[in-house]
Amino acid sequence: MRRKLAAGNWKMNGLRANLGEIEALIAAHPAPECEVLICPPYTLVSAAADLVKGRIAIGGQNCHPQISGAYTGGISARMLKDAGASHVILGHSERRADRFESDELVHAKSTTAISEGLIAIICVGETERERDRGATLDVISSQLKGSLPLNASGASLVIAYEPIWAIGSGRTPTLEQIAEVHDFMRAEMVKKFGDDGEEIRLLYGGSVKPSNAADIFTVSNVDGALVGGASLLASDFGAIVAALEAS
Ligand SMILES: O=C[C@H](O)COP(=O)(O)O
Repeated sequence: MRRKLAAGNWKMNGLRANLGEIEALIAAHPAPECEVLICPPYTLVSAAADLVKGRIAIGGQNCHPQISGAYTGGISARMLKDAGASHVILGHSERRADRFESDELVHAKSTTAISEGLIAIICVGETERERDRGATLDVISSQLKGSLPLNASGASLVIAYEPIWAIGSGRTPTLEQIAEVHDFMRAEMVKKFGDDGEEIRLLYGGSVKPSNAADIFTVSNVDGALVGGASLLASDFGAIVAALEAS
């Protein structure tokens, strides 16, 4: 049975003063039925982990493929784990685009992250042009093939489907379009990992808000959400957590 996951990606937002939002979220949802995860910027991971004391999960937004070494500015999976993180987002489209992060690099990072005991959340998704020319499933298939780690299990891997055109835009695919991709990803997971593929959680991400979350959570093979903007305020993210719990 897959435990649902509400994951918040703060991206490059958040100062120490914003840790109060995490406190408010926990106060409003002290014993959530679903797993709740906040991925703040690196600078807040340790403080957030100390604050939550295991009541919700804390994650990173990226890590280096190596464990340590002469990589100025790099943050390793081992460092994230040491700081109290349990998850790490990898291959977000904002990194694939801005940092030219390839499937091969996401594969290396996710393999290391899982070896270090983190849960890897691998992001995939098509551009609007790719959707318009009917290439969505081909793009997802190729990203999955290139990015998946060597060593995944149902417990250590999460896939987030984030259509690039839906991120931060206020636009979302239709429920049928989300279902098509999620059903496809489930089949791909089972093809690659056998029965374990049934345990891998599949998140939808891209303009998830309190107003559309409940509908999105009705879609088959949607096991939760990866939320950007609406995860910054406890009131908004709490409403999404509540919608997931009710689904
Ligand atoms: O990682 C989160 C996604 O990029 C979604 O961001 P958004 O909810 O602001 O559209």
